[in-house]
Order: sequence, then structure tokens, then C-alpha cells
Amino acid sequence: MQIKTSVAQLAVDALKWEVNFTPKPGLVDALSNGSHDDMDLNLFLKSADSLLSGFQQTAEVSFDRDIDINLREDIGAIGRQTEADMFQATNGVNTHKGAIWTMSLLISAASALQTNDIGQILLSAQTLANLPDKYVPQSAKKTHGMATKKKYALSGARGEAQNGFPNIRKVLSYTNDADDLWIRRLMLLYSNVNDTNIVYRSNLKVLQILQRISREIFESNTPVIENSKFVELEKFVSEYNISPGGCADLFAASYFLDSLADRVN
Ligand SMILES: CC(C)(COP(=O)(O)OP(=O)(O)OC[C@H]1O[C@@H](n2cnc3c(N)ncnc32)[C@H](O[C@H]2O[C@H](COP(=O)(O)OP(=O)(O)OP(=O)(O)O)[C@@H](O)[C@H]2O)[C@@H]1O)[C@@H](O)C(=O)NCCC(=O)NCCS
Ligand SMILES: Nc1ncnc2[nH]cnc12
Repeated sequence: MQIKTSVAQLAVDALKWEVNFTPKPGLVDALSNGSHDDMDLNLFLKSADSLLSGFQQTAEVSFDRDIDINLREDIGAIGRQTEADMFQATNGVNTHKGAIWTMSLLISAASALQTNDIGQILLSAQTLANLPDKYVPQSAKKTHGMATKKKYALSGARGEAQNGFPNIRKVLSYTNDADDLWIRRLMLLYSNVNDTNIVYRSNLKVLQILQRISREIFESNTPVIENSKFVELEKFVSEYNISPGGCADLFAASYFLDSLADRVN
């Protein structure tokens, strides 16, 4: 199997699948804008399309390469340009910044190794995330993530990658035959991810309550959307204006890896 630019389309498709997936409390989905007044389904679809060229370049530049600092610097430069493409497509709204980071690492690893083996991809993406990129502009403006990580010592999207994507691993190793597999996987992410977006808009206590309610839903045998706790979760995210954007990115990335592993060429 040759994994080259088609992997980029698979990543864009996964991002479109994620935004269409309904319901996702607090997030934009096909029926609601969640906790957002600047984003909707169409904006996310437009944003996802704007990432295709950057993802293709990432796959091309990574093809059959060693996992080393040169590759890290090459994909870092493309990632920053891909972010600029996203902001241009959305008129400055941050739809997919975290997704660009995570997907770029995964696409690069899959293309460099020429494999669809999830374990190998995650390991090499982790290696890439731990390599320094000396071209990161020192003047980069302060992000919400930086402010949150400083205040609460959370490691955010960077930490997730540098630690080998523990939450993607949890999602993909949880499986069942029920129709609600993917929404249960989403609840697993809400229960475990220290999402800097949630903390930026509120505080650690709110993150912990969201995690507790989601864990109760995940652990119950009741189908997720029939569970009365799911209504509680929806009310809670609305009351505190919570947006688990980091969970959304990891949800899409898990789906992407699952589709890649299933693909037979
Ligand atoms: C290394 C970077 C990840 C640097 O990122 P940053 O310093 O900004 O901080 P992080 O906190 O790490 O967050 C980045 C985005 O990652 C998502 N995220 C948050 N927590 C986690 C987590 N625990 N695990 C995984 N991912 C996480 C999240 O992105 C999603 O949410 C965004 C929408 O948020 P929202 O609150 O709605 O909108 P805002 O405008 O931000 O705020 P409001 O005003 O509305 O309140 C959306 O982007 C989702 O994708 C975090 O935002 C990395 O970004 C970097 O270096 N990039 C450049 C180079 C590159 O991409 N290279 C790739 C190959 S090396
Ligand atoms: N569906 C979604 N809603 C809000 N933020 C997101 N970030 C990534 N996907 C998202």
C-alpha cells in the first residue's frame, strides 16, 4: 500500500465527519452551534476544505523519510502555513488549530513509515512532537493555551502528542458492538482530556465536574442519549459556556486512524 496524498483527504473527511457527528454537547454539530456564536457547521466544513492542501504537502514532504529533526522542521513550517490558510478561510475564527497540529503529526508519521499500523503511527508522531523546531517564531503571539497552561500547569495539545496520545489510545482500545460506540468514545474523551479550551473559558473545577458527569454516562449500561445524565451534561455545558474543542480534535483524529487502519489498497 502506498500512503501518500490520499491520507490527506482521509484526514479532511474525518474532520467533516466529526463536525457532522450529532449530538456533541457544547460543540458545533449538525443541529446546534453548541457554546459558539462565531462558528457553525458550514464554517467548519469550509475550514476543513482549506486544510487539504497543507495536509497534502505534509504527506508529500514526509513520504518515506526518516523520523528526525529535519522532518519535524519541514512539517512545522507547513503546519504554520496550514493554520494561516484556516484563518483566511474562516475570517480569523479558530476552528481547527488543534486539529492541524494533531493531524499533521499523524499524517507525517503514516507517510514517512508507509504504514497504516496505528501503534507505529502514534509512536512516530510522538517522536516528532518531542523534537524541537528551531523555526517556531519567537515573536509568536500569546495563545489561550499558553495562558491556561501557565495558570493551571496543563500540558494541552502539545502534551497529548508528546505523551504518545494516551487519549486516542483509550478511545481506540474501547470497543463494543452497540450502535452508540462513537458517542461512548466521545464520553470517554470528555471524561479524560484536560482540555485547555474548557479551562480557558472557566476553571479547573468546571473541567472536573464535566469529566465526572461524562464518566458516569460512559460507565452506565444505559444507551448514552437515553441516559438522564446526558441531559444534565447538556445543561451543564450550556450553563458554563463550555466548548470541549480539544476533545473534538482527538475524536476526529481517532476516527481518522480507524479509517486508515480499515483501508485496504
Ligand atoms: C503546539 C500547539 C498545539 C500550540 O498550541 P497552544 O499553545 O495554542 O495551546 P494548546 O492549549 O495546546 O491548544 C491548541 C489547541 O489544541 C486543542 N486542545 C486543547 N486542549 C487539548 C488537549 N488536552 N489535547 C488535545 N488538543 C487540545 C484546542 O483546539 C480546538 O479548540 C479550538 C477552538 O477553541 P475555542 O475555545 O472554541 O476558540 P478560541 O478562539 O481558542 O477561544 P474562545 O475565544 O472562543 O474562547 C480549535 O482550534 C480546535 O482545534 C486548542 O485550541 C500548536 O498549535 C502549534 O505549534 N502549531 C503550529 C505548527 C503546527 O501546527 N505544526 C504541525 C506539525 S509539527
Ligand atoms: N465541532 C467543533 N465545535 C467546536 N470546536 C471544535 N473544534 C474542533 N471541532 C469543533
